[in-house]
Amino acid sequence: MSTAIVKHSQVGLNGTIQVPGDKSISHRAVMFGAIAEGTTTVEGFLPGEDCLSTISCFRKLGVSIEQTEDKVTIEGKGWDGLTEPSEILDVGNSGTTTRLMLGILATRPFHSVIIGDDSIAKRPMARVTEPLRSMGSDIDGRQNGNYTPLSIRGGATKGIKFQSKVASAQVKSAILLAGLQSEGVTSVSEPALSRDHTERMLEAYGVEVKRDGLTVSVEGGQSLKAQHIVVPGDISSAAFFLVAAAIVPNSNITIEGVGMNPTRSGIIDVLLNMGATMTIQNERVVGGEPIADITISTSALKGIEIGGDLIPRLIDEIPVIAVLATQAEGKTVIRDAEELKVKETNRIDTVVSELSKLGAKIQATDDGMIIEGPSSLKGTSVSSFGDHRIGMALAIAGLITDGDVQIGRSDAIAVSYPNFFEHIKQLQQDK
Ligand SMILES: O=C(O)C1=C[C@@H](OP(=O)(O)O)[C@@H](O)[C@H](O)C1
Ligand SMILES: C=C(OP(=O)(O)O)C(=O)O
Repeated sequence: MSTAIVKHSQVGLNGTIQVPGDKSISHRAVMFGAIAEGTTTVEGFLPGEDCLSTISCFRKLGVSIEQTEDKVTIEGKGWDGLTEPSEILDVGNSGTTTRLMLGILATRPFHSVIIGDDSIAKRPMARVTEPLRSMGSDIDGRQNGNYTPLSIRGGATKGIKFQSKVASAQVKSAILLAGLQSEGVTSVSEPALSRDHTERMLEAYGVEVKRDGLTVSVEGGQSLKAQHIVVPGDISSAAFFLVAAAIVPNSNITIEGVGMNPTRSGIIDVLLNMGATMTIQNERVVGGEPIADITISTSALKGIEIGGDLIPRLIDEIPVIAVLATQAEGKTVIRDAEELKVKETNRIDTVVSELSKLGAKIQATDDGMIIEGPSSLKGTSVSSFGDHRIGMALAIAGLITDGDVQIGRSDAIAVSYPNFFEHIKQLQQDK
């Protein structure tokens, strides 16, 4: 198991980087290409472990996929091009692969089995398997289909009207994907708007998607047409460096080509509300997704309240927002974020325990956390607990600690940001 040592940054972070491709969009580009008719090409693909798991699963489902770094070519043969796998489908650490693939397999007339790593085995799947069963799919698994290993025998399914209890793009996407091959109309309503990459990309692949406030519906019997997909930079990866530049003295960085989809850009709202010195330039649209270049420098920050509809717009950024809040004047309260408990780790517990070890004044609540700042942090041994976002949040904290931070299980970072440490080094060298 790997341990990374992060040293207090003796210099400010300076220069320009492009973060790797968006993880959510990379997964979808491959999956939708696999069920589309024709050759789909993807550029800007994230070659992180999660998205490589998606490629590996769809290869086992009989789809020919070539991948070299950020370029992918998928030979789609339509929905019926997927064939019964002779091997178990291993999703690794990826919740997105598990839930979206369940939605696709729910309507395929064959048997398949999904497993993942120890973290996936603890993540709730009933939120997807129950509605898919109610559409007519035969799905079972540990604890009545709530946990992996899961076994799926897809078949003739009927559209449903589903009211989701959680604002989850994985739930919404799984049901809509099943709906595309089910009888009649399928609609999903959610309590707050979750990321809408599925809706946008299905439209790009030629599918008719109806949106009405918090409800999305699709008509059954729709096929997808192959596309060329350009993946924007991942704002969830950019978030680590936006925070780093805001808290490391003498910093001024630019991150180019960052995805600015409004369902994902909550981190920008938080930085601006906290008082960060930040500009957004060169706003443009690439492949149906808005992107921009963001420049940010060392900032005087103040604590704020974060909750409600903002939470789904920044759910994966909360570990690094907690680091940011340790350097803000006053109290930051994060609420309505119970979903953090069912991510790669219980992110309320792991953020609070590991940042406390570094000397942060942070306390867990039932639905989030409260952080008092500013506090001076000190280096010690911590762990990612196998959670990529926890590992990276701790590494960013390490840039300002007095003394080194040793991060156990740092290899997890490759799940979403394989060149994370190279980017830290690059920004420390640029003048
Ligand atoms: O659909 C997606 O690509 C994702 C949706 C979110 O999960 P939920 O749908 O569980 O909220 C997010 O946390 C995850 O990193 C990626
Ligand atoms: C929660 C995450 O991903 P997934 O659900 O795909 O494992 C994440 O990337 O923070």
